[in-house]
Amino acid sequence: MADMSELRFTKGHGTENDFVVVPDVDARLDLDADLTRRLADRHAGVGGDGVIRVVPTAAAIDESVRAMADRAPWFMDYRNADGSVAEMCGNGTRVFAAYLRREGLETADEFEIATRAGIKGIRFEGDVVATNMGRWHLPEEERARADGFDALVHVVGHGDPWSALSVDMGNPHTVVALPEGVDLDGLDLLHVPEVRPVPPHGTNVEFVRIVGPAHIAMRVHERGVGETRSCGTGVCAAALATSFWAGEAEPTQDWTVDVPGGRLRVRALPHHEVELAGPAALVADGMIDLSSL
Ligand SMILES: N[C@@H](CCC[C@H](N)C(=O)O)C(=O)O
Repeated sequence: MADMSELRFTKGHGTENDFVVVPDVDARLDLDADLTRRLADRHAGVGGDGVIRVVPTAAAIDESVRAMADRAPWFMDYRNADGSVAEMCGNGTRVFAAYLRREGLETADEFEIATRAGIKGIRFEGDVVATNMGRWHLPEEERARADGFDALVHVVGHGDPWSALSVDMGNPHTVVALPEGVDLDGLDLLHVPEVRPVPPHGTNVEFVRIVGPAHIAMRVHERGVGETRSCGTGVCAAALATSFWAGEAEPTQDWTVDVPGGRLRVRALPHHEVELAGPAALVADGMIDLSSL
């Protein structure tokens, strides 16, 4: 890392999934796991579910990311609060896009950003930001088509594990349809839900309750964080899984997903892609003395 004693940051959130945004327009910052954990620490740092580094795509370390630079000049370098690197963050894309526009780094209503899970299209609709999250798939498609499920999830305090479906949104998700009689609000998500078979790279776990037609409520335990108040990729996975269980290969209508931190819209797009839409808020700006972290 270049010798930096101070770091500028912006605090933002999307449906209360909150992030520390750190601009690194000169690509000088070595955002390692330790610095990420210290920034995201809610007691000794700024605090957040994740840290987003704003860096020119052309300066990214991974060749596969640099290859997107022609279309998407800015790379969302996303890390979870525990310091682990994640491929994608749906709520993060909106906060990242709002930051790019506020700083004049992007000026149009529509533009593209680079993520580890590929290019994502951004569209501003007034206060709402819509992200084309790209293609999704069911990693165990054959099994899912035969049984509807491919995994089991056990949560502390509940005897039997629940059936679940794996959904790949660029990052891994395991979606549980809560059985009748289980209270979504009563789940203990302080402990990591146990998923079988054990996902090789870990997983985010979503718990879903149907509220009405094309309308669900969800809680999530995020890989690398714990329970969060929202997860954009998780919201898409939950809507896609629920419509799959209802017998639809692709959702035919918009889904409304309620999370503890607000409400998001999920829309199927052509070519097996999916769009996530919702708010993005930039709530504070500041300077961190790195020696005090
Ligand atoms: N909150 C994010 C997802 C962040 C990454 C996730 N914890 C993972 O490790 O895959 C979202 O809004 O999608």
